[in-house]
Amino acid sequence: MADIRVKICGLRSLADMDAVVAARAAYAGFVFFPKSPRNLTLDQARALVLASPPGLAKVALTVDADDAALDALMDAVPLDMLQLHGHESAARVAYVRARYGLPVMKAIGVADASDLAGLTDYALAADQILIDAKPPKGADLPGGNGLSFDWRLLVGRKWLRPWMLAGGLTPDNVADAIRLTGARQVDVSSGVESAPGVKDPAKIAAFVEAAL
Ligand SMILES: O=C(O)c1ccccc1N[C@@H]1O[C@H](COP(=O)(O)O)[C@@H](O)[C@H]1O
Repeated sequence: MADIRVKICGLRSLADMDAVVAARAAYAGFVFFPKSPRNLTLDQARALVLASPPGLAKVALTVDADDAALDALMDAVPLDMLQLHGHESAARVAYVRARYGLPVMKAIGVADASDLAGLTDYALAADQILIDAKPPKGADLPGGNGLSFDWRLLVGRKWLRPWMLAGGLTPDNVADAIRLTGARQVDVSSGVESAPGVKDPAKIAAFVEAAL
């Protein structure tokens, strides 16, 4: 069995958490972005995190959050990692990492090769890199749109940091994505839902099974 680590993002209920634990995913993601159908309050997230087993890494996804918002998040929710999914600069990533002492994963939206040009600066600032599809112009969400990109852009790339592949992954395509890109970690949100923001336990199980 290949040692692939799976992140299921956008959990909203104890049933979601149970499905993620049963499927043996490595990471559980919680979204803090009001425009998202997966958005959680701090109290909701705290309750979910406190109900989760210790071996599961709890990741908070924020979008261009300021210090006050991150301070409130850190005070309320015990976390293992921060996922910065906005337009944060490499300097901001390094600052957040130092301020909170938590591993930081920076998301990079990719549509073509030019989007990978600034990767080295981000890799030096972050603990992990998340490669996601770039959202369409005018999209409400910078991620979680169920869109993929041309995975061939990543073939043969040398990585300075651990990285995770995201964007339009599903139980049906994740094995191909892993084979083509060499990803050791994958992240999914829409692809394991029955409707926006509604996780499907059977799809979560099928996704992790296909990835492993
Ligand atoms: O899931 C969301 O609602 C979301 C909102 C804002 C930024 C990112 C979001 N999700 C992340 O997007 C990618 C890809 O998601 P999908 O599988 O294509 O739906 C993933 O990293 C999610 O963590």
